[in-house]
Amino acid sequence: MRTHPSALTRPLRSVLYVPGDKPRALEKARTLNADAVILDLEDAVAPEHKAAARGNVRAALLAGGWPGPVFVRVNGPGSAWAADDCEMARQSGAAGLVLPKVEDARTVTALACGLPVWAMIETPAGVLNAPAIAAVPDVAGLLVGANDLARALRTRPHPQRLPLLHALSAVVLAARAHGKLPLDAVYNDVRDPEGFAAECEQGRSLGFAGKTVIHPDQIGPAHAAYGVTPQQAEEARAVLAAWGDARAAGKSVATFRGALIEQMHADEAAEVLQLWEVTGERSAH
Ligand SMILES: CC(C)(COP(=O)(O)OP(=O)(O)OC[C@H]1O[C@@H](n2cnc3c(N)ncnc32)[C@H](O)[C@@H]1OP(=O)(O)O)[C@@H](O)C(=O)NCCC(=O)NCCSC(=O)C[C@H](O)C(=O)O
Ligand SMILES: [Mg+2]
Repeated sequence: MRTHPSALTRPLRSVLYVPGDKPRALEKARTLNADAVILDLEDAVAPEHKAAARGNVRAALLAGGWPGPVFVRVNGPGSAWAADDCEMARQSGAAGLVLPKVEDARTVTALACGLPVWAMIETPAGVLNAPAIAAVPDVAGLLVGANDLARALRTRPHPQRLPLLHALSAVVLAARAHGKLPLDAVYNDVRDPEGFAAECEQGRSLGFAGKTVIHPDQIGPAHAAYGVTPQQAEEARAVLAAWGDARAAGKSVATFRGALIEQMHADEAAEVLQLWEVTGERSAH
């Protein structure tokens, strides 16, 4: 399995959607510390604002000065706006495209235009075809669109997302199998920090690499859930030290605080420390 190069270079604990037709939010997003942003031309923008939003996004990209990668969510391939959106993103220096409602690998190859792609999995067909979508070389990540998916599946809201669990895990499996990043869905209630934190923990436990967010207040909690605490960094160092001692003594397995450790636990600890070093003090903010 080859890991996509962008999966190695930076953490994506929080990825902030910013509506392309909200100049104030576009301005503010530059000053926030989301790990990446998605400037949205699709569902956050009403049809009559599409052209103006594309102009705003072009200006925001060309102005530069963004602290992290800036992706553009273009309108779907069947729409009247898709081609112009993609061309604008390519010419204006976007880091990549977010393609909505991807249902098969062909859709990605038709629209990709050489930029890395985050493919949104938000339809039943998208979930079923997630492995083939994740296998496309241009695809760097899979994003869950839980609102569209819930509607398409006719599920009811559930505090632990039980009706969506199979799909969430299918996205993680497909992305991880192909060395791509799985990013969890948005949490709609921006005034419910407890619910948001719980959903972040659930996503982290399922194997997601980060959370897509819709409001500045959700960035810090996403970093807390998907980052590394000082205690976790300390434990990772201790695991590596115990593993080093065990190997030096010629052992193939060892115990750490009473529990079995093998090579994969040392690899995991090294990964935790790598994330700690990249995010450092920014983890909880
Ligand atoms: C959800 C919101 C509509 C809430 O808006 P509002 O109540 O007006 O927010 P606040 O007054 O609390 O905002 C405070 C300040 O923060 C700025 N702000 C708010 N949101 C953002 C943002 N996303 N990026 C940057 N800055 C933001 C405000 O401008 C205020 O600034 P200041 O003037 O300095 O006080 C709103 O948060 C919002 O529109 N969020 C984004 C919605 C969005 O992008 N939706 C599309 C993506 S999600 C999706 O499509 C789902 C997916 O496809 C699926 O199927 O699940
Ligand atoms: Mg959607």
